[in-house]
Amino acid sequence: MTALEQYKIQREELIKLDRSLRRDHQVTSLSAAEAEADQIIRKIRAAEATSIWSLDYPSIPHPFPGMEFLTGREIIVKTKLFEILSRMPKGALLHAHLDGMVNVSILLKLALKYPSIHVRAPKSLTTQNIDAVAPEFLPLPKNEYPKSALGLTETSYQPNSWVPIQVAREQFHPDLGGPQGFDRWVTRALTINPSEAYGTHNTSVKIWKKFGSTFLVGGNLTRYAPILEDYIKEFFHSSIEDGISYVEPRVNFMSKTVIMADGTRVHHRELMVIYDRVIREVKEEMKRRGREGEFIGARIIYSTVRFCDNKELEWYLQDCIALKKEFPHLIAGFDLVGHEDELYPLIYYAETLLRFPAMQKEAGVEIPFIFHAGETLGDGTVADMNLYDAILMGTKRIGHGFSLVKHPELLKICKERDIAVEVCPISNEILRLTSSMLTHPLPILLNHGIHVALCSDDPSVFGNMGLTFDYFQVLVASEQTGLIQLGEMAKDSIKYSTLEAHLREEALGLWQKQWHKFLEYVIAVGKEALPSN
Ligand SMILES: O=c1[nH]cnc2c1ncn2[C@@H]1O[C@H](CO)[C@@H](O)[C@H]1O
Repeated sequence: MTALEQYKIQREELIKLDRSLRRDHQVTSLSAAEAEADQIIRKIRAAEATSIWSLDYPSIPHPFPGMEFLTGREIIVKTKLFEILSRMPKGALLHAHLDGMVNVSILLKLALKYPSIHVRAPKSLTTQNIDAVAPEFLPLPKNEYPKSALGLTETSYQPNSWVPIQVAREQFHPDLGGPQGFDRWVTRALTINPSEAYGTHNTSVKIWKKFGSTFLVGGNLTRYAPILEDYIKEFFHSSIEDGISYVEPRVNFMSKTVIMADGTRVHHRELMVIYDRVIREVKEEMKRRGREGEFIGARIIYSTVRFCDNKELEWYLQDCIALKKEFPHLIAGFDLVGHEDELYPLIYYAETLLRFPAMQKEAGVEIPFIFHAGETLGDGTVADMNLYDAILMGTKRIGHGFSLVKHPELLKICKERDIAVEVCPISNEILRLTSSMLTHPLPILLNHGIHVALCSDDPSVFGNMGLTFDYFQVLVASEQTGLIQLGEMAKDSIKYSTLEAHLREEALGLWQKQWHKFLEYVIAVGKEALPSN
């Protein structure tokens, strides 16, 4: 054996050892179909890296695979890879916020259906101020409808006076784009655009200001009971169409958050009632269409925001237990949400949170913590240190865990205690934790053998509806990650859901069937797209 041959053997061994913790390297029995489909995906990825990503586009002068999502999106949707991934069975969606789940144009259409929805602005809108002024929406009770209303763009518009939404839209001044200008104005307030993410709001703190404002603008629409019902339905259906068969979104609970048809505010128990009903309806509908295996169901991770004090948190914990007793099949866990860099850390709530297990025991219920932690660029900051508390308090999974890779001992614990990480690649990039997918820490987690579920977080705000975009960004930003690793993450999303063992098994069985069909499809596409294959 020559020195070079010997060296090559050593090299192979080292590579194998280094990759041995990855889940895709632990799959021992790859089926022929899996191996073939994986090769096809790799070939298409390589071909598109030159045929699509090395071109210059008028509006995107220097594209590359895994680039800033909001800039690259229009290229992504033209790729074969995207088309293929949109057909992939994704398993479960484990990290998402209900308030950010429905495409804003659909939300706007829903809002326009109800004459009770009114809109106002702090001043008359002009071409100069429109980008800096956000709309405020509110469903009004009939007796509070304004007698007459001037459009928001009239010079004599009374600041902060309510205008019926249809009137506001129809009377939007042609200089501001007419009705379509109104739609653009609302859309801008409910989404983050590339010039904000990559220009004017280029730090985590600045972009969170905009991010938070989108929920304030949308809140009175999404929490209006008649809209909420259609909103949840749309969320489930659009998830199903993207290959997601089960969802576990966080729902923000703050007392009296649901607005009834008559404009009165009620306790969020009403949301549970609506959610429960919609699950049943969607299941029945899928059954009627002969597609029942594609929707296993949905639960809710009870969440409140990290600006409440300990006394309020105590109330939320009690409230969560009460809802768990009434809707045991719906409440999946408990979490605290909001910008970790700026709001209270978990240690601030430790004394109260540590009482939660005893409270549950007394009530005879079980509600795991499923904490957001480490969604930060910090190193030793309170947000980064939330990871210690989340793990010490027994979190079932970690939401984001962006800074987890800085903690060797915590990585070890995640493996030992089987704590999966909910990774939201596009959210992290738009909220300025990483400049592109290429600098995202996901490969570090995968190479350490940590279980990961890919998630979309707030797709209505970021534009990454479904899970296909997140899978796409991950696939094109790594040479190692291929179809097998994507499949492992989809499986992990089911394994680390809060579904009970028998339901999990059932869900995995259904996923496996869909996966086989998907592999056949990929192979067929391969024959067409790569005839020399
Ligand atoms: O990525 C996230 N990390 C922490 N909190 C979030 C994230 N996305 C949304 N929210 C929070 O959830 C609520 C909307 O339901 C908002 O309060 C928002 O701050």
